[in-house]
Amino acid sequence: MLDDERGPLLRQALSRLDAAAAYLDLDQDVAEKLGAPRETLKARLLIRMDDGSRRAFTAWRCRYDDTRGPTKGGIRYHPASTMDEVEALAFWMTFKCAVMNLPYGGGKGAIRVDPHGLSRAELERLSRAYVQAFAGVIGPERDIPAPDVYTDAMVMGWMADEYGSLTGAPAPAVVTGKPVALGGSLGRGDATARGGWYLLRHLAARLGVEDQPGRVRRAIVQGYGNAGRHMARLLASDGWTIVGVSDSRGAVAAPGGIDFDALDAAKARGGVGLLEGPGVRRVDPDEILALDAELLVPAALEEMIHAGNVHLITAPVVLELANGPVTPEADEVLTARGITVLPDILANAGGVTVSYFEWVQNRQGWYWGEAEVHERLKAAMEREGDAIGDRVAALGIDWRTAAYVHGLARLADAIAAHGTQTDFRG
Ligand SMILES: NC(=O)C1=CN([C@@H]2O[C@H](COP(=O)(O)OP(=O)(O)OC[C@H]3O[C@@H](n4cnc5c(N)ncnc54)[C@H](O)[C@@H]3O)[C@@H](O)[C@H]2O)C=CC1
Ligand SMILES: O=C(O)CCC(=O)C(=O)O
Repeated sequence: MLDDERGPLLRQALSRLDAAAAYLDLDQDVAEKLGAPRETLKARLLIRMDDGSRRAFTAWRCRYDDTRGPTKGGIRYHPASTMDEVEALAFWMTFKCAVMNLPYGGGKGAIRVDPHGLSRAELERLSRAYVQAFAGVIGPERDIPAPDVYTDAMVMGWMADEYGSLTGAPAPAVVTGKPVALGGSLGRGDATARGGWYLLRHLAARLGVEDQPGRVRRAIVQGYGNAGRHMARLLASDGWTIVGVSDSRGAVAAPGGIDFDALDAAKARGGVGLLEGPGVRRVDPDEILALDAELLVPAALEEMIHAGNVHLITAPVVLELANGPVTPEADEVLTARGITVLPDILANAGGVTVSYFEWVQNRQGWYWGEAEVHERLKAAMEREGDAIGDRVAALGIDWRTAAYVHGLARLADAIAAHGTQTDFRG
């Protein structure tokens, strides 16, 4: 095993695998295969800027494991991205796809860039350059990118178009999360949040947060981007009061609830911290964690809840829409305090599940209505939520460990089914 090459975030992520392995009788092959990524490619993307200069950006694509199918996972554009982060995110994708029983392995990609500093034309050139650099790796049967932090349908559309130009034929199934006009699926835009919302509604009674006459249910959303924004609105549509939100530039507390149109306008002007209104006050980002609430939804980046701020949390339920938002140290504190954490590899799996639906529709050339997408997503979230809940009850363990046991059992079956005489492919 190439353990000396694994970074701290991936090592931390792998500690969840070790915890789950204790509940399964696993062949040594499994730990060997899942203990490090299959391949991580790095490229230097050199693009022409609008002013005529040239600028280089570092980019990666990791295919962590493809035992269960082509690797699948988003591409992130972020100034702090690293190879370690990409590999940890690809590891989480491997488990997320197994948890949801999708016929995929796990992958992830990133470009180290602040996309807010680029013009639209520069962003398009950079996105097309990414596909040119990794065209030998990605493909509808091999590795299928999707959106992640600071990438969206427009970026996915450029990438699918570039891949089609390079291969000489349109290949919409190479990328998911595309604009609907280019073969994207209805319902992909809010799928990450909607999946988490369906899960929460299904488990609400068990978690003690069901709707009851006269009961106030309050939620905090950390990270008001694609996942967080849709979640805030879905929760509000169900009677929840959103009492705190944050983004990369600020945070606000609003004990009486939030006017979403005003919030979107504030975000467009420069961040949610600019929101004004009755009872609304600007606070430090960590302060929203301490607000009285029944639900906390981390929907920003990894490691946002750590040993230094976990003590602030009062909410009895944490639903992870972000990947890896809680460090293992903080997770232990939450579990010891009896706080239920619905883990990322289940709670935010709605995005990749609808990405799978998009890929299926692209390959069939037969498109579904939005209601059908929602119905299938709801069924998938409830099915795997129940299966993991059964493991929680049977083994007396927390939801995260149960989710890893659930995914690992499927991965171990697939690894065993591949036989023992394979070579590089493992
Ligand atoms: N887009 C997708 O399909 C999926 C996304 N995720 C995860 O959800 C999380 C959010 O992703 P998206 O909503 O897609 O990204 P996005 O780019 O739409 O939004 C990210 C949001 O996080 C905020 N943010 C960044 N740093 C922050 C900080 N220090 N404090 C508070 N807020 C901060 C940004 O201002 C932005 O509002 C990430 O962890 C991502 O990996 C998970 C599953 C699927
Ligand atoms: O939709 C996908 O394929 C992957 C989304 C993603 O990157 C994630 O779930 O973290």
